[in-house]
Amino acid sequence: MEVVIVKDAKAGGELIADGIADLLRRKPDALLGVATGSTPIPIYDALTAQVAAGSVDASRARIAQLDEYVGLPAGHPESYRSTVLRQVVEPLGLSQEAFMGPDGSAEDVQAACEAYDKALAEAGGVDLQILGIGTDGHIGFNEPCSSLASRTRIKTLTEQTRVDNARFFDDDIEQVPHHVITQGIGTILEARHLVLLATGEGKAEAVAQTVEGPVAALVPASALQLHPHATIVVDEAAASKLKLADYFRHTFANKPAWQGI
Ligand SMILES: N[C@@H]1[C@@H](O)[C@H](O)[C@@H](COP(=O)(O)O)O[C@@H]1O
Repeated sequence: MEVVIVKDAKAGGELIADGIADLLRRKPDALLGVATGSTPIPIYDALTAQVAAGSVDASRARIAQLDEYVGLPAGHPESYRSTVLRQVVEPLGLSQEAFMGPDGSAEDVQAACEAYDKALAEAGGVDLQILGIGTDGHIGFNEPCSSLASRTRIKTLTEQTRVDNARFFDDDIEQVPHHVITQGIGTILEARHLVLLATGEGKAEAVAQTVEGPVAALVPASALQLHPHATIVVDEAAASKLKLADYFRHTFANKPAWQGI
């Protein structure tokens, strides 16, 4: 696990966008797993800027969604499908055919979950998965005590996550769905490279437990310790509770630039 401490969210977004650009140069049709929430927006902005400047060609990239609300009407602006189309697929100039996600409005949700895991595998697996982190340490929508071997499935949100996400629903918690589909932790761990971005003091405790605590279902993001290629990018505020912060700074400062993330 590599921990990179950056000045701020913009620097984190640029560093990760550089990593994605490197991947696309090696593998132009890479499958990029994308997360929603506020945190990854600087990544998508930086990548879009690189594409606009012509420094990377993302025209053959493929995009896979991490999770989805259950039961929102099709086309709801806060469904994760709509969000990913708006924040990633359209700005990169990709077509909807390049985009895959779980069907949150399926009648048979379990079948939709299984179909999504199968589709990910048939697409060759995710090359680079972008992750955020919930204040309770969740990744995707794998709430605390999710099985570390879980597959894509339906989950019930904690009250804390519904409170956190109410800002996307007119600050009205009643509008936040109770149920979601999320790639399981086992599914997420199959991606070839995991890149988690966390910014702001509100994430500091979750980051410390993820990086320096034991691997525990209580902190789903701690499962990244089991992955052979996981990169955790944090700003100074999110790094503020890391005991090994100086070591992480020293390690990254002495890494050859060509290595990237
Ligand atoms: N399902 C998403 C997660 O993928 C995201 O990481 C988390 C944190 O969001 P934010 O980055 O807005 O804090 O929110 C939601 O729960």
